[in-house]
This record gives sequence, structure tokens and C-alpha cells, in this order.
Amino acid sequence: METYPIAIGGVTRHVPLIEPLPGRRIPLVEFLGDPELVRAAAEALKPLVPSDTEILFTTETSPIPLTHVLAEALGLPYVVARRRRRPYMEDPIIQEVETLTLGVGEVLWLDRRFAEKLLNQKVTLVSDVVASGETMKAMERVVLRAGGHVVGRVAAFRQGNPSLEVVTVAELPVL
Ligand SMILES: Nc1ncnc2[nH]cnc12
Repeated sequence: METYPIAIGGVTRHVPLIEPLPGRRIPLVEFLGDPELVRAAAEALKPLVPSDTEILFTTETSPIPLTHVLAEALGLPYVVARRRRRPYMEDPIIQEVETLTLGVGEVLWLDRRFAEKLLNQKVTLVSDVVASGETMKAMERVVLRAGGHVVGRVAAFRQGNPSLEVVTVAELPVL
């Protein structure tokens, strides 16, 4: 399989090049199962999180370890939006995502007991890769609908030109 070198915080990985849509090849970032890469990215992101942040907000799945390590380093709690409905969810916030970066339509689900943690809180959104920006936009909608305030948006990697302002550490090419 063809690979591409990505680097963040002094750590390099040779990751698969995938073609989610014809004619558009992207390096596939994967934080799951890679504590060294997660730690390097979290260290690099830490100073970029606004200092008035009270809670972090992310989505399944790859950004979870990154957000966990970042939350620990900052001493902050975090909340995770799911990408599927879970049977135990009560009165969840359901938010559509208009994303085609990975070739799939998405929906974010946030159980009410976690939505309540965002109420009146200053929230920073955390992602692994921001490409179109549509996932971040949907995350922002979830926070607003939960009664929180977005004070920051951070992602480890930027790819192309996201449609909203996001602070990132490193750049990924679209090949
Ligand atoms: N290149 C990428 N790797 C992993 N997740 C992504 N989400 C959007 N772009 C991605």
C-alpha cells in the first residue's frame, strides 16, 4: 500500500494514502492505538486551547484518545458526541453533518446527560483532522443547542481550506 509521511510534535508516521472520492487522495490519520503520536499531538495542541476553556468537546472515534490526553494535561473535563444512536440515549441532541471528506454522511448524537455538561460552559472543540470544516460546524451547532458557548476550535491537522477558523498544528496535503 502506498504511504505518506505525516509529522506532528516531532513524531513521524508513514500512513496509508486513501482515495475516499475518485481523484482525491489523502493521508489517513489514525490516532487510535498510537500513544506516542497522541501524546505528541496533545502536547502541541495544549498551548493552543484558549485559557478560559471550561470543557472540551469532541466526536467519535479517532479524536477521543487525543482529547482524553489533552483534557488530562489541561485538567479539564470533556464530552464526546457519538456517531450512532445508542439504545440508552434519552432526549439526545441529533445533528446532521454535511461531510464528504471521508465519503460518508454523518450524524452526531449527544445524550442529554452529556449535553447538560455543556450548559453555560465555555467550550473548545477538538478534532484530529479538519478538512471541509463541516464536522466542526455540526459540533458547534450541538454546543449551541446544548446551551454552551464555543470559545475555541483546535485540530491536530488541517487539510485544505476549512470553512471556519480552526487553530491547527500541522498540514496534510490533498494529492
Ligand atoms: N485525512 C484524514 N484522516 C483521518 N480522518 C480524517 N477526517 C478527515 N480527513 C481525515
